[in-house]
Amino acid sequence: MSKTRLEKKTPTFTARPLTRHAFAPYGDVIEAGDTPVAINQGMGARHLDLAALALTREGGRPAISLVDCIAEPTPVALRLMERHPLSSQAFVPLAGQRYLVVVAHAGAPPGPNDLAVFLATGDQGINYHAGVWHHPMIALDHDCRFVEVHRGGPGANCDEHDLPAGLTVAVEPERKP
Ligand SMILES: NC(=O)N[C@@H](O)C(=O)O
Ligand code: NI
Repeated sequence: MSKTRLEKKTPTFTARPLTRHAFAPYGDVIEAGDTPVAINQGMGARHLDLAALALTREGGRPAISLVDCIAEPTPVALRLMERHPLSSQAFVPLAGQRYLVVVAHAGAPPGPNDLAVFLATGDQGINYHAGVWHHPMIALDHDCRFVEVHRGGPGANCDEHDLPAGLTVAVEPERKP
């Protein structure tokens, strides 16, 4: 009797919209809220205190960098997950570009079924909490730049975990205004 060869399907993920609530187990979403505080004699407003930063453990210090990212071809081929056990890490897009965020809970190295995939708008930044697994930044549509708020200083603060080959994320084309 011929055996039907079971096709070994590697999952193609689809991203869901990034929201504070959905991302809460992994970190913070840095975006304008509904109740900014007026500043500068009414000529400005502050959306206050949007992310829980942890940057000073074990001799660490806060650092701000600019990160240039090359737009990934779609469907996006996922490569690896990494985590920063000593600190949080935040990224804020500088030119309003959308991007993908792939995360998994802190703890044991993640498998494909542990991944959560989000599509961030250009008005949203993210702050991974310490130890949360995440894919390195995934820029979409065009090369772009992010502000990064992260931990400078001594110590090994980046664990990597390769993902199985063949995991992809389908991305709808960017809607032109
Ligand atoms: N590796 C590195 O500098 N960047 C990553 O940590 C990242 O999250 O993109
Ligand atoms: Ni990182």
